[in-house]
Amino acid sequence: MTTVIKNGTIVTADLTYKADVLIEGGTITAIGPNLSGDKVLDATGCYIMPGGIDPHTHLEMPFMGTYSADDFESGTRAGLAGGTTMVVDFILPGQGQGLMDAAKAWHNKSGRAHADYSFHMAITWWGQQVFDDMEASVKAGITSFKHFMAYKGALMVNDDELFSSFRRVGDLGGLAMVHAENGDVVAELTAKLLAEGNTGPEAHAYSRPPQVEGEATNRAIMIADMAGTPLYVVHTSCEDAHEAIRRARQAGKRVWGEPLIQHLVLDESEYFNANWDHAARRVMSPPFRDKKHQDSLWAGLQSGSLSCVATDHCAFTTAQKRFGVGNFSKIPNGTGGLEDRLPVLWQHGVNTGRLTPNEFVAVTSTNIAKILNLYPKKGAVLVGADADLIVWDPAKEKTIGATAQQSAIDYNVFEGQKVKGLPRYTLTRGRVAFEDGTVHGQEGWGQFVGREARPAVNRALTAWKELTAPRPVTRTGIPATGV
Ligand SMILES: NC(=O)NCCC(=O)O
Ligand SMILES: [Zn+2]
Ligand SMILES: [Zn+2]
Repeated sequence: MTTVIKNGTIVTADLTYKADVLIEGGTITAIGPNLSGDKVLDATGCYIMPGGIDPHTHLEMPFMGTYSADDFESGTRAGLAGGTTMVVDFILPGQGQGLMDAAKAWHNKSGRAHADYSFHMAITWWGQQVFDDMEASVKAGITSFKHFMAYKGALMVNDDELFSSFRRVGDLGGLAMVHAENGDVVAELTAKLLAEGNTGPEAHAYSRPPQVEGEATNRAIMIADMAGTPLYVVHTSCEDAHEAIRRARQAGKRVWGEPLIQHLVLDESEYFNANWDHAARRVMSPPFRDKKHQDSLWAGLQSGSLSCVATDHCAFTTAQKRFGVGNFSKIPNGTGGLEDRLPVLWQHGVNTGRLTPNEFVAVTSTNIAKILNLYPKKGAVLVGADADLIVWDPAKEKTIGATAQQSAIDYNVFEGQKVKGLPRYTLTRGRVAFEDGTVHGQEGWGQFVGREARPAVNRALTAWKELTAPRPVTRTGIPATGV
């Protein structure tokens, strides 16, 4: 059976033009005028865009004594309702656990996904087994490796481990990733705040000031540079971190920064809400910042110094958040956003004139596909690409609310926000999985997408390192040692 999308305007990261799109067997087989197919989807007044790719999710993740509430079933269902057709989730090996053992567990969890997915591997400890398993991970299509510089005593790795792992990533042609916050300073500030009686959710923000992130981002960039690996900085939330990324990119380093939709539109005043639940539901790391930092993130997306918009979807129910009553450091860190990322970014980005529709596609899909080596299978409207597509209606409106959402949690951090610009249809490999407000999910439809390493970038960095490596100077006249 063939499907044709008719009467729409195709919007990609670099082109806007009128054409029909023909889909056969899950891929795009023709783009042009007057195409016909068995099933017709009308895109009058709409944009046909690549489906969103969320490069940063934590579905059913064991964390802070519990599991994040959205799993691959509800998480990918939520994504499809908001135009996201692929997620990239983090495999989190336990202390001493082999990377491929952990990968097996994640493959088991993802069996009910409604949409395609890929994985990043977290490096949560260091040893010969991890070193060896990293090669197996790359061979299994998991080529990006995340390092937590925060969460001391749990997920955090130290600088020597970071350097060793980054070198290994560089040699394997992989991509190094960091959660950049100085975990030692966060631990000190947390203990001090608690000792002084600052136990509420607002103290979470006090314990993680922008300097904590700026310092770690700069450190990670420098360590990556010495190790000869490209670096992707997740959830860049402030000017201090953005400044380090901007400077590195201007100096020719291969560094990418990823703001979250939450940091772009929600600010620190949320933590001063008199309602404990309201504030705790918004506890995440890094915390929400002030307007100055938000302006910096928007400018980064506009100028290209920041590359992708993600969610870091790691949703906990109110009951789970209440683990931290009386001690903010026990509130599970994380917020949701999978269903809302595209509509909220369109509302605050495109409708305000901060982003063009093409830039919107770039930061929600195409840039991500290119950085993660998924392009042009994903992130493209091209013949031969997977038909992961959105038919986007810029006139369609809704008010975001937890009662109508797909996510398993009982609130929404964007509650009450009015958005104009929503998917009319979302297609996953050609299957219409969302249509005019209704999800037509199919558990198990989603497939794992393995990724090839990108040795070219790493080889370029290695070649430069070799050319500029320290070498002893060959000397002609060496004086005799004096007596
Ligand atoms: N971001 C957050 O608060 N929770 C998810 C885990 C992480 O990415 O740090
Ligand atoms: Zn993180
Ligand atoms: Zn995360």
